[in-house]
Amino acid sequence: MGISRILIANRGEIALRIHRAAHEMGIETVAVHSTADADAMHVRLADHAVCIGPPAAADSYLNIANIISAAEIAQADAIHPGYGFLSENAKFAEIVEAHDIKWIGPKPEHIRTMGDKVEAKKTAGALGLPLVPGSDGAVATVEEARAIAAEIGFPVIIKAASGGGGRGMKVCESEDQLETLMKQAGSEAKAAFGDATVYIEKYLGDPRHIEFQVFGDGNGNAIHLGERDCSLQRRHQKVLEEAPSPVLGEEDRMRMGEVCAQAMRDMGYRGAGTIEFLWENGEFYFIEMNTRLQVEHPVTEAITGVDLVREQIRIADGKPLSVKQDEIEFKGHAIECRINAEDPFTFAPSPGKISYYHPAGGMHVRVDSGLYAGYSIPPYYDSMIAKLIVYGRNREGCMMRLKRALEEMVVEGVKTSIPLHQALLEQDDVKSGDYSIKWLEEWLKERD
Ligand SMILES: Nc1ncc2cc(-c3cccc4ccccc34)c(N3CC[C@@H](N)C3)nc2n1
Repeated sequence: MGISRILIANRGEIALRIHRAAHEMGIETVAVHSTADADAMHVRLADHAVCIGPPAAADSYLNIANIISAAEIAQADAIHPGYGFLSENAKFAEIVEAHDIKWIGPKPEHIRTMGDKVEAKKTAGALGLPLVPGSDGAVATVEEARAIAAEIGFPVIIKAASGGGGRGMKVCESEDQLETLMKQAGSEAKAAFGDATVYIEKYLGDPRHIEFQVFGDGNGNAIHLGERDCSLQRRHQKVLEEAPSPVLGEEDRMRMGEVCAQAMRDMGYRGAGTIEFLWENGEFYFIEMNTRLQVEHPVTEAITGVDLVREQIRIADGKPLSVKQDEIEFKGHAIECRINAEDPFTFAPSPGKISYYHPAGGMHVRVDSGLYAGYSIPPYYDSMIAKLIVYGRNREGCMMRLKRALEEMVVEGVKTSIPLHQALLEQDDVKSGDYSIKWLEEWLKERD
């Protein structure tokens, strides 16, 4: 008996995205929501709705007991966690499975492994992924740190094992700062994550952030769906993502994609995953693996034609992947703009009521959003209110269409990041694809 009712343990655009995939498969949906999200679009569209608590995420979307209770009450036979919240919480995944509810996500032990950045790096190395030069595992003493830094050369970066996504990192430029920064990194990691473990890597000065989408069926089969370039970011918040990367050639894509897919086969990986690399001077360096569906998954869907949420549900239901590697074609170019309810250049949050909403449309234009006129954007959660994903047969055509879609998109009642995206598309380095992870913050500084 297959999955017939999915509880969506998330909110906003990704909750609607999961609802859509489920309904296209004849599967019912259960929306869980906080009191602040009672009027959300996915709650209106879902077959069932259960309020799981007050606005604060800790009391609602992060409340494992309430979510499990909602699944029992609504008799859901599967849970999709989306991204963020509990999506990479191995304990939650185990509790879901212990209640005989299908977890639409990777095996809990893989979530746990990749959540520990020291274990993740060891596993990646053992699977044949190229690593950043650095310590072989955790670094316990300043003496060890000194020895490693002497070997790899300054600058080095000290990273928290329980960090990730930019949290718990310290760049050390020279030997005299090492002791202080090692101690600071350890105590900050202890305070933030309850775990003082740190490791050290050679600090790459001006890399791009290129990530590969992988998918496994949990039985030793796995594929890659190409890469995404996520280098345009500010303070670890991605602003714009594109597929394929403007700097990768066909040969590099297929070579690194296959290395990633083979690593997933060897691991027996199940579900969607993203393997993150830094890319500098033509070389890839593994930094992290995300055991979840990512915000920017639609650009991969646009150039491959594969519905990644549909595949997640199929795999959780014990079905094989719909596509084999040799059936996947990379066609055209896609760019996603994250549209946030915030001031476009100061980034100050701008929650409030949407008085008028017109999503862009037309050929190859996709807007993933739960917005509607009259909807009030709550101040309790992150500021992303929509994703504009545009496809073109090539990068120039994609940017032309993206520019047209941005001018057509209307969100009145709050400030949005649309003007930022419009300004970015006028920049020569963005037009040419010649930007690294530092480009946006430097450009914003020059503007001030
Ligand atoms: N050895 C070495 N050298 C430079 C790095 C620079 C970053 C980094 C720093 C700041 C922004 C970033 C945006 C995308 C990807 C990486 C970064 C970085 N990150 C940031 C979050 C996490 N994914 C790892 N690790 C690095 N590691």
